[in-house]
Amino acid sequence: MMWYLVVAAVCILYVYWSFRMYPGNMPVYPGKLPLLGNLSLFLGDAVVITDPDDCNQVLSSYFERPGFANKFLRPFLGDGLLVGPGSIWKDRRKLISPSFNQQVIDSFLDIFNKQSRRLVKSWEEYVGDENFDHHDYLEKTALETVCLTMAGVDITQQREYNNRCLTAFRTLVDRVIERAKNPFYYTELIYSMSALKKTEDSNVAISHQLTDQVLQRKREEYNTDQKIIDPKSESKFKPFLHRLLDFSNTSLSDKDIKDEMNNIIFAGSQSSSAVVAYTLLLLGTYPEIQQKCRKQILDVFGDSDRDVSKADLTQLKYLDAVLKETMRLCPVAPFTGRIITEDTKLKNAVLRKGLVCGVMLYGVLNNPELWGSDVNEFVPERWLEPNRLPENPRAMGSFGYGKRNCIGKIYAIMTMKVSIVHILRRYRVTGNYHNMKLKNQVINKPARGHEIRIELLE
Ligand code: HEM
Repeated sequence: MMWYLVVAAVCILYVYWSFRMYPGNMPVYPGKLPLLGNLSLFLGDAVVITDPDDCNQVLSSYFERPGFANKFLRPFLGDGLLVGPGSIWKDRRKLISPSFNQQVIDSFLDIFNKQSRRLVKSWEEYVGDENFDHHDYLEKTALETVCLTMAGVDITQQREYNNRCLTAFRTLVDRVIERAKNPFYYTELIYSMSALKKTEDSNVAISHQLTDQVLQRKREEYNTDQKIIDPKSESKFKPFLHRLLDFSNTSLSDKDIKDEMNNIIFAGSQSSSAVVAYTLLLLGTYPEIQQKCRKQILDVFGDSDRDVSKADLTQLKYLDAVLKETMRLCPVAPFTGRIITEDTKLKNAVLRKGLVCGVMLYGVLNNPELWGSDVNEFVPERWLEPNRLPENPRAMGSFGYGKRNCIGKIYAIMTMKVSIVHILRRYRVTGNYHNMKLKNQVINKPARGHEIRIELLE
């Protein structure tokens, strides 16, 4: 009798959870048990996938990002590219894409060089010293660079204020994670009365003030420069904010422009700066790899301290491999996700409509079946020898897949390479990657700075 009751209870629970968790039908997996089905599904209302073809299929078919982070980041990021709903995202992405075209990014090379020189100079005081938090400097520089390039606005003279903004970003993302951990705060009413909400409001205000300032300065220039507003003389390949302003009062409201600017300032300041920080730490841990990088830089530049040109970048193949390997071993964006809006057949499972699908980029990039037994080691050489790379090119997914992949990919690669060339031409770096502690703040960030030591090269 007892067993009948247990089985009946399990069946009722199963049906209850099926409906509660999935607005559509339950996903179908191989190995389903009679009555009990896939017990693992009791653990949550999402599935996580790591097969590169499945990841590509899901990310190429669906455009709605799910999750708490998305919802809770809205007061900060509005309906901008990073978190906006699929319906708004589609037209916006189309409108914004030309601003991330290679031709536009190439025109930023001068700024990338200048900013890298400023960064290298600011580190002089640490030469021969103890460890210092290089990530902090990289983030500050990235914030200035993104405003200079994407908006054409120079904020380099207001360092203290910029630092407050970066602290505000950190606090906001911490708050999102804290809110996600407390189900009471899922209800807007309860959350609106909490101390957490007050912190959110004050930090959103700080970060939006920066955007307002940038927008105001750009608008003044835009409205007075007749050359800029003559649409016939201009192609669509313009820097980000310039292009957005071309559409103000037609397809984009002031709020739309502000949302997009907030998103690009946030994404542009947080992502590539973290990758450069990991790269330096890895190069500091593996001096022989650092030396190989430097040798290639010497081959290209000799003793010259000249700016990095477009042609130089194509020659720096080893540095390119180092960056790719860093992004594989230590992805700054370890996962993304989509809401499944149609039943979808994957290799070994069917995802039912309504399901939340987590796409674990980390899993793809660190799967020993794809990358081999040295998957946990830092081996830039694998990117230079095609037979050492996974047969499936989709295994290389650091920037995501499909139409909603990273729009800033070309920008990121160029800015990271330029800054590393300038740093390695001037300093020898030491550090210990194995001491690094990360925390996930939507993207992976250092838990307490990434510390390196630097010495001046002879
Ligand atoms: C190495 C640095 C970077 C990495 C590894 C990276 C990675 C990613 C990933 C994995 C996504 C999500 C893709 C998806 O959901 O399918 C993404 C989206 C995005 N990234 Fe990046 N990113 C980097 C740098 C940048 C930079 C420098 C910018 C801006 C200047 C940027 C702007 C964005 C934006 C706006 C989105 C949302 C795109 C959309 O939804 O249409 N990223 N990035």
